[in-house]
Amino acid sequence: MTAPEMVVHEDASTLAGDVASRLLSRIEEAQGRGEVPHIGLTGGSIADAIHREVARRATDSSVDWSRVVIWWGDERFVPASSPDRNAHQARSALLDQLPLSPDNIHEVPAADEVATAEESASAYSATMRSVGAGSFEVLMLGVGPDGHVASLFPGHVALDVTDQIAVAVHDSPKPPPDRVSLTFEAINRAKAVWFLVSGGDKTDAVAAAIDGGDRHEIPARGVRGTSETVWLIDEAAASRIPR
Ligand SMILES: O=C(O)C(O)[C@@H](O)[C@H](O)[C@H](O)COP(=O)(O)O
Repeated sequence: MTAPEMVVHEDASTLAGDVASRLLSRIEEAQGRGEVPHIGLTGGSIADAIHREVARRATDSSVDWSRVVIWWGDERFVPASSPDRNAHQARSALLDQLPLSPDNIHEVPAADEVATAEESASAYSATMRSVGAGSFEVLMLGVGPDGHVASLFPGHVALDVTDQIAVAVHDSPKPPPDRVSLTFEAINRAKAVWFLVSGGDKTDAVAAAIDGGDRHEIPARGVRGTSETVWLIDEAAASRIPR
């Protein structure tokens, strides 16, 4: 377990630019070592800004996009064509602009592809096992004002699921109510975990997560990358952090 680092940017747009540049460098370095990096994407508004920024800078990088594998930390259990899907958002802002191999994009099965969120979670887990996606090079996670990460919400039963890679989530306080999320066990196998946080409504969650304590109250407390854990946040979200 690594001690979390904190990187504070002036605003959401400089934050998005820095995360994009870190992501491209990290992928280039992994490919330079002969590896095929697996990247975990997140949903949410700052993620969308970051995806656009990565797309804008992608052609200037030396990343070989045919050797990058894409996953999601969580997904909303809605039909495949729904704009509410995290995958839909990431495809339109980023993935559709890149020469990725379609076989290397692993979406969480949608509500018109499988019958239940449970089935979706188990199919997604099976794909991760079959591809041997043990450890993401980078897993990006947005953080909610209640301290949730992926679709692991405070006090939710999914927080205690330890024997699965992905879990079905119902009654999510953030709509839509049905979701699929990686478990803490799967999240914490990532080499780098990057929390992406922007905005004044996140100050309490960020301060509480950094303070430590029970992950049932603030799920972000339960997350650590094996090589690094970095809070990439803006001034508005950092206003209660002693610096
Ligand atoms: O499906 C989702 O919505 C998520 O993956 C969720 O965990 C999100 O990342 C956070 O709620 C932060 O979202 P914002 O950046 O929009 O606040």
